[in-house]
Amino acid sequence: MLKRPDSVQLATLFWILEPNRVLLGMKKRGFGVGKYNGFGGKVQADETPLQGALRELQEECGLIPIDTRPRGILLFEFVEPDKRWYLEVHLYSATKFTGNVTESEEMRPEWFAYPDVPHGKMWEDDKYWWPILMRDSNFLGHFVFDNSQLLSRGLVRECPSIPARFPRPRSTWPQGIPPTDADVDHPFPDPPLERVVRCESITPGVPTETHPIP
Ligand SMILES: Nc1[nH]c(=O)nc2c1ncn2[C@H]1C[C@H](O)[C@@H](COP(=O)(O)OP(=O)(O)OP(=O)(O)O)O1
Repeated sequence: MLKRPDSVQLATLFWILEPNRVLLGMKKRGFGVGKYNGFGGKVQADETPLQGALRELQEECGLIPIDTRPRGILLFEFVEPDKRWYLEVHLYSATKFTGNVTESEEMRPEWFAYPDVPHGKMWEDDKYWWPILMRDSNFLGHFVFDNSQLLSRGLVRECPSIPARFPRPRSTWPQGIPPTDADVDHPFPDPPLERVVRCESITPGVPTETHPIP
């Protein structure tokens, strides 16, 4: 029987998006080791997600962003045999920065031209929301990973404004009441989208996409 989670861990991801290239980091240790990603980590108890995002970006690659924008919140649900746990990741981006790109103990930074972004070496969910990030829009997403950290289902929704926390019942997206940690019990109450990622668009003319997971 799955236990109710004790809490939701807040984390961040920062994307440095120049007009022709993106700065990714190769994770050198810990959770997600061996994958390319944006820069980020856990939000500390005395920080807001934005403060945590700015600290992690500087610690991991030496940069201070100039034009920071919130871009989305992703709720990752990891299902293990006797528990499930949640990582609520707040995403930010900037196109300008000060400082020099510097390797850290945790991340080896590397620039990629957009056509060369190595999606096969990134977290599996990224390819579903990357197009929304690229077209300068914002999003909320919920992705479920099984025990071996393989994506089993998910939903990503483009939305113009980002709430302070991931909204609790999916039916209230995107203006839902921000949850307390204890409230995130069934954050994905819709009929289960087994082995499917659905990408909902609010952009007129852009249809909702459904991607079966192989
Ligand atoms: N499915 C997923 N897709 C994604 O794009 N990023 C993910 C992800 N699951 C986790 N992450 C990212 C979010 C966050 O930036 C990072 C997890 O944070 P870390 O464990 O690296 O935290 P810290 O840098 O605080 O690490 P420690 O100092 O080792 O505790 O992994």
